Amino acid sequence: MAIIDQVGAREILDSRGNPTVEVEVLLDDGTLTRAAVPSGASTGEHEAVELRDGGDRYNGKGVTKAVRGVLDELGPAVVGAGLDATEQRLVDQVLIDTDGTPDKGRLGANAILGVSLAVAKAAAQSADLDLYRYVGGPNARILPVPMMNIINGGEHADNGIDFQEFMIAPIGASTFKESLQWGAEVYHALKSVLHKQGLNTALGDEGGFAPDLPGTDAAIAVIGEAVEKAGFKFGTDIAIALDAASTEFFADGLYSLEGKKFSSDDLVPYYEKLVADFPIVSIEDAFAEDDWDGWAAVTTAIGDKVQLVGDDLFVTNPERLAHGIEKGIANALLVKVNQIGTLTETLDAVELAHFSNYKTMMSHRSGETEDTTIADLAVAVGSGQIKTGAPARSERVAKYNQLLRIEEGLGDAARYAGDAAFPRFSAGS
Ligand SMILES: C=C(OP(=O)(O)O)C(=O)O
Ligand SMILES: [Mg+2]
Repeated sequence: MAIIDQVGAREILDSRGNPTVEVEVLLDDGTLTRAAVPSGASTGEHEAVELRDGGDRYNGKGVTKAVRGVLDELGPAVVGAGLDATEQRLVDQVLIDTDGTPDKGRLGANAILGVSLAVAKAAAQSADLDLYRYVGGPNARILPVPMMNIINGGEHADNGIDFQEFMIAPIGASTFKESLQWGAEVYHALKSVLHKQGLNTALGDEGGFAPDLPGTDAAIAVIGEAVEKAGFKFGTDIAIALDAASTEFFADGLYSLEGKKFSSDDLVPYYEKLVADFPIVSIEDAFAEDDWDGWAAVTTAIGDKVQLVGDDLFVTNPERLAHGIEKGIANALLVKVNQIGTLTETLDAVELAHFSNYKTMMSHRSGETEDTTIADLAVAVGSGQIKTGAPARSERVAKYNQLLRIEEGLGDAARYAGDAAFPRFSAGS
């Protein structure tokens, strides 16, 4: 048991060279921890507000205001409450109340999240527990399938691919360590396949390649070639997961995809064909964040064949998720801590998903730091899936490497989620 004694904050840089918030917490037993906050590019309209300065500093992207919010208001409020660091729910409530707005827009979800996560880390460290064990208890032992984003498009790259993320899911591996090795081998094979075809091997924001391919089919085909070149079976060893991030190519009621315009109704058969043609286990944001009817139609059409993940749709928000569950929309929740802004609200969203038979995928943001909290959270909540970019670039592999350490620490108790992580696996069908 240790009381929160001091809360500090500073501006640091994220993986895109943009400023972000880092918070430090000191407990009265001398425990000192820090947490850094990630930042999205294809952010959902309904996310909690990330406070940025505007003005000229860092092209208007500074976070001085958010840092000041921690130093002047959030920190003093938490310290003033005299709380033990293990009282995470009370700490998060103090943060929410101090901000006082429904979208955390006054002091910023980035400021609030930094404090929330740094307190959790401090409580774990003070109790001499790993973070995954502190948050998840004795049952935290499932290592997630790493969904490794090896071709980047959309807002995360300068190529012409509309879909944002083409991920490989090593569902056939037997341990996390093996899954990561397979992913790295495919990543390297993909580089040589692209090179041989005269395609660009420059990288996008999440460390995946950003070749100029005509569209989704071509991107999946080139990944299939790399999977086989690396000696794996496409579909059974390694399957595909996509993030269409379709809000980004939706305007005036139409989706602009691969040079054509699709109504919501037209887009459903597009996805039906994609799932029939390729070994796809998961599609995220197939429809735009407020296109509930499109979401309902695609869930009816293919929700029993493939995981359908809501990111911009649900924004890790228990209220939006509850609405989706009531309407039978999607079957999985993407979990991004900075979309909602506190650890306990994140845990509430995950709990609601699991109670409602929805799967969960823990997620990084496209702007990341060396902070590895989400790796521990994935194991803590038993989500069985994590996406944190390519198996390359330190801000991405920091999370995968932390999962290697967790698996090793768990020893015989560790379980790799494999294809059991997905609602109904139908790769290759
Ligand atoms: C990780 C993602 O991108 P961003 O962080 O840019 O929202 C995503 O859309 O799932
Ligand atoms: Mg997404």
